[in-house]
Amino acid sequence: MADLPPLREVIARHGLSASKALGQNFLFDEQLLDRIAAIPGDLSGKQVLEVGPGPGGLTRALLRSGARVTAIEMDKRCLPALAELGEAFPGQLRVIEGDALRLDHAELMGGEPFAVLSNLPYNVGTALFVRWLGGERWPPLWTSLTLMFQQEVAQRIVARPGGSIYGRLAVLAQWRSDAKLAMKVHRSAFTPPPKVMSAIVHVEPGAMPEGVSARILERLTEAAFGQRRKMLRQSLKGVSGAVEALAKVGIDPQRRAETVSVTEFVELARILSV
Ligand SMILES: C[S@@+](CC[C@H](N)C(=O)[O-])C[C@H]1O[C@@H](n2cnc3c(N)ncnc32)[C@H](O)[C@@H]1O
Repeated sequence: MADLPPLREVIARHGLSASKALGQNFLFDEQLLDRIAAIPGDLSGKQVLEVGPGPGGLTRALLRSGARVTAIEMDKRCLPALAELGEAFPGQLRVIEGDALRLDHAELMGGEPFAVLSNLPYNVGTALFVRWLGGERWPPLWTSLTLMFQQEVAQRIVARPGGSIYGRLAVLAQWRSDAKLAMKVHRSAFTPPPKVMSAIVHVEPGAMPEGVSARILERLTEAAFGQRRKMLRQSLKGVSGAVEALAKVGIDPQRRAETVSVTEFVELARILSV
């Protein structure tokens, strides 16, 4: 196994001061990084997509586990440190310089299945998460998503109906996937420490409910939670046929979106998908 210099030394040698604009909060604790890399299970010989490797803390844990890593990083300053890491694990690391939001990940991974691991700034992470979970293609090419979020966002992703944190993200993450809170990460684990606590969410694709269009389900949740304080008979007015479909599924039109279970959203979407 390659003998690597401590991450703090790598950062100092390459002058990688954390950039606020790029949402950089680095992890240096190698034991913690190994535990994160182990969340998806055995990655030996598997393809992994890592978004935002930065100086390469999680990347080295993934390489140690035997994964074949494709890492997308938009901060040019990190590239020499990542190149060194690639030399320490010959043939295992491919670094792509660019914005992950602008790249076609399936194409990048050559159409082969891949696990996704990432510690990203909040806005980029949520945008990618919604993209990975959306679309009509199911099962997707990714085999699992293991992603760091602010703890509050992670809780919204795994939320159950009945509370104010249950919303669009929960339905999107749960209607054809299994989403779990895998690990809480204290803010002090990061350099510099962010203001809030973090947590890692692990998602695996589940069965696609038959006869349901993803586009319609997304449209329904957008309308229902876009006006979450209103009754469904009001908030769903803009979705053709949705108010009529409520009765067919046995949902009281006076209910509000946060009381509607994921299964009920799926039933509604099924009626509208024919
Ligand atoms: C929170 S840091 C994490 C760095 C490292 N993975 C770690 O855990 O220590 C996020 C990284 O994502 C990169 N990044 C931010 N937005 C990105 C984007 N749209 N595409 C690719 N990388 C991005 C940043 O430059 C930074 O290196």
